[in-house]
Amino acid sequence: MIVTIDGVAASGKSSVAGGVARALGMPYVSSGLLYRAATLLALEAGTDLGDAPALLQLLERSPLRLEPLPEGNAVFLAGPQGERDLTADAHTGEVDAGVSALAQLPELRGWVNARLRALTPPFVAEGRDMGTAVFPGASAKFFLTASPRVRALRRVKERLDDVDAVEAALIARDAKDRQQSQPAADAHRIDTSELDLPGVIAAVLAELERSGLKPPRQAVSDLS
Ligand SMILES: Nc1ncnc2c1ncn2[C@@H]1O[C@H](COP(=O)(O)OP(=O)(O)O)[C@@H](O)[C@H]1O
Ligand SMILES: Nc1ccn([C@H]2C[C@H](O)[C@@H](COP(=O)(O)OP(=O)(O)O)O2)c(=O)n1
Repeated sequence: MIVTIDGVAASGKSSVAGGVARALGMPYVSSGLLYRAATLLALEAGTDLGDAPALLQLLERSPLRLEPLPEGNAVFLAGPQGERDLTADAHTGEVDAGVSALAQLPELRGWVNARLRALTPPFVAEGRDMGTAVFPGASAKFFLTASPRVRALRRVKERLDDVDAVEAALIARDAKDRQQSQPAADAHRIDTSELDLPGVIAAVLAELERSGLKPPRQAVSDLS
């Protein structure tokens, strides 16, 4: 079984995917983390974020490993001194500002998608186009939204920052990512603006139960 959770930036995709995956007893995979890791490597190497051949060459000599740890996905780069955990460095303002340029390139989308399609189900996959381009035959699909203000307020709680600036950056990134961020026609859309995290996870699990993909059990308070 594959469950897809797509949505706009900071709509709660990874937190919700994590809670849903825990309840289902399966891992979740963050496609955005692969785009972020590729962007980080390019920024560090001084590679043009629009130069697909150079980016693919860089990725060929940079073995990345995505690991679905219980506390969230992590991405590691193998090197002569052992592995380097790129996860924190992949979530900076610099990577936020650059990632959409790289994610526009069909060659780079192919690179990410090949890695995701090589994974063995069951899993929950989260991103922008998991339910459309990557796993169109998924068992269940969800698409999360929330107002830009709500998303910005959530993000500043994680990374101390100015809420107006974060909101403007989220709106700008949504616009740059619009092409690959269209909900699948058969996705269940959830506006999370007025819901807390357990509430969103419960809504997803309720839908999975309705469609017979999950046996009913477990209190929602155990899932956040
Ligand atoms: N429904 C919600 N209510 C309150 N906070 C939420 C909700 N969904 C997510 N969050 C918080 O918002 C932040 C961004 O969520 P995250 O899962 O990282 O989003 P995304 O993967 O879409 O970028 C996190 O700090 C998360 O705990
Ligand atoms: N399936 C995906 C996942 C992410 N992306 C791109 C678009 C996003 O701006 C970046 C980062 O994605 P990520 O899901 O980590 O970003 P947010 O947590 O939503 O802010 O990658 C994409 O184009 N397709």
